Amino acid sequence: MKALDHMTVMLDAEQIQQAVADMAERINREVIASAATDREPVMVVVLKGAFLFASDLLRHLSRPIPVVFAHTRSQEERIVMTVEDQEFLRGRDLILVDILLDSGDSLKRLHRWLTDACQPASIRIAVLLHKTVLDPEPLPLDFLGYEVPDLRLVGYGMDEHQRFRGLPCVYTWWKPTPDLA
Ligand SMILES: O=P(O)(O)OC[C@H]1O[C@H](OP(=O)(O)OP(=O)(O)O)[C@H](O)[C@@H]1O
Ligand code: HPA
Repeated sequence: MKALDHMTVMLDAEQIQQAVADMAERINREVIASAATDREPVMVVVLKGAFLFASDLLRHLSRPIPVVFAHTRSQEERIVMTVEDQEFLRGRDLILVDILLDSGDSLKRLHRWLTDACQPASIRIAVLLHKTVLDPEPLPLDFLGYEVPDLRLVGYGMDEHQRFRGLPCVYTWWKPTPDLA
């Protein structure tokens, strides 16, 4: 049986694109409209998962703001960002964009690291999906698309063993996850 036969759509492309457009409209109104022309906010995209979400979001923004990339993984301490980008973020207003908040470990680690290493003026967080998991110290989310149940998700940037990131919908497994390793 093919992997796709194990999957069911949790959010279709239309639901995703509507949430992206709604979020962009709020960011335009609450962040971009009040930013000085010589101090545009900067989008920090969390790789790999946020690459599709961030590129869709950017195309709805009223100004083509600068973008930098940070790579981290939920199970790892390591954060990768070029030294030039770290310098570029100093004193800037950041919009930290990720596709999913699950345990919250990745974004908390990145938020701490950005604060210490880059000393930005401010950090706002934009996340498309938030798994409703119990977290005694939740990160405050400034912009959120959907609350989703605590199920393994793939598609729209999210993977299972590096597969399925390019799917335009968000899927979950309705049969046990097949062995993809
Ligand atoms: O809240 P958490 O439990 O930390 O999980 C959320 C993170 O997990 C995913 O990335 P992943 O670690 O799978 O790396 P990837 O994006 O490179 O696949 C996702 O893109 C988030 O960044
Ligand atoms: O549900 C998920 N899907 C893909 N990657 C993830 N990283 C944390 N949770 C998930």
